[in-house]
Amino acid sequence: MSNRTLGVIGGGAWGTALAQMLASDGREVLLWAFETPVVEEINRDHRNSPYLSGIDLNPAIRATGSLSELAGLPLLLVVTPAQHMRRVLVGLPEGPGDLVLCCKGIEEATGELMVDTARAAAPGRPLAVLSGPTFAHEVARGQPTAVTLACADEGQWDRIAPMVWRPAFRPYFSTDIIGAEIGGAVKNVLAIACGVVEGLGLGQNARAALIARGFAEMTRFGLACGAQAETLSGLSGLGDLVLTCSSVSSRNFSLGKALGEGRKAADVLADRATVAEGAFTAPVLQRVARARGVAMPIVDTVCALLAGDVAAGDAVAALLARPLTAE
Ligand SMILES: NC(=O)C1=CN([C@@H]2O[C@H](COP(=O)(O)OP(=O)(O)OC[C@H]3O[C@@H](n4cnc5c(N)ncnc54)[C@H](O)[C@@H]3O)[C@@H](O)[C@H]2O)C=CC1
Ligand SMILES: O=C(CO)COP(=O)(O)O
Repeated sequence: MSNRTLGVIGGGAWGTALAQMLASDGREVLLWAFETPVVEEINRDHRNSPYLSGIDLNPAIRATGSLSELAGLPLLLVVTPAQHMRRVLVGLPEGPGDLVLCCKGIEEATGELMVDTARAAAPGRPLAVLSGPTFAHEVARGQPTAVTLACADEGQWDRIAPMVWRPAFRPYFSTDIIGAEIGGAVKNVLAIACGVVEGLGLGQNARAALIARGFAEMTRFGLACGAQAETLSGLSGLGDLVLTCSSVSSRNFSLGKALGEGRKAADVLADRATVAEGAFTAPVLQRVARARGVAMPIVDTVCALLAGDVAAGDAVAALLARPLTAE
């Protein structure tokens, strides 16, 4: 391991794709994965077939199952599912390196954004957030995208941005950590709603209307939590919302599509090893929004659908029948 080695915590699709992106300029990357067979396959075959199939990984990526190996690295991208992040970070030894949070969600048990959970789980570590329109397979293939890299201050940006900027991966500076987190968490819930519209065959007008009204919900909630409007209309908010609400490549969108086709959420999720974060975020988002007095009717509808309280067609009819209001 050289002093240029970068670390990634989480060997799912996104952690592996980020490791591939980081390694593209010849850097060594140390990737922590939860499952031993994933560690072994990456080191032996340079593949991660359970989570990122069909991608030949850069041999400069080395996997490990031991968090202690990551202790001294200058930069660690944190890419676990949101609900597992606290437990994983508690196991990370102390160290000076920046933690860049790349998971998208709200912790169910506490209602906390990832940055608050990480502050408690890994005290003293400088924290930043990386979020934007980034399907893992596209990034792993080197297809271009841009992301919000929200940092505590310009000094942190100056430290981190050169380590993650690649020709096909372009970070934009922000200091709005809350806004960057809220965009990524809320868009997953809205993507489920857009998938339902697709599953019911309601057409592209309906989907565009839902994206726009969903963005209004994201903005109301974000502003109530202290986010900045420009962040919500940027890459980590609207940018990711448009991506995830438009493609069955999204696990959240495809979950919603299955709900629209009449399947039960529990059955769809039981068939998957991969995470659809919106299913975990929806109920806690609803709870936090209600506590703050923020109306989120689309999020409420997704919660009712996930709980099996209402049929998809009835849920859409109820949304359309709400009293008329100003835009
Ligand atoms: N896949 C994508 O395109 C993108 C994903 N993200 C976010 O990245 C985060 C991670 O998602 P993916 O990499 O897609 O995961 P994934 O759905 O590909 O894989 C699931 C991950 O969960 C891990 N896991 C399962 N049980 C665990 C446990 N008890 N403790 C720790 N880890 C456990 C598995 O090892 C695996 O890494 C999520 O918050 C997701 O929203 C963000 C941007 C893009
Ligand atoms: O966050 C993502 C793209 O930016 C991935 O979305 P899904 O988790 O819905 O697949």
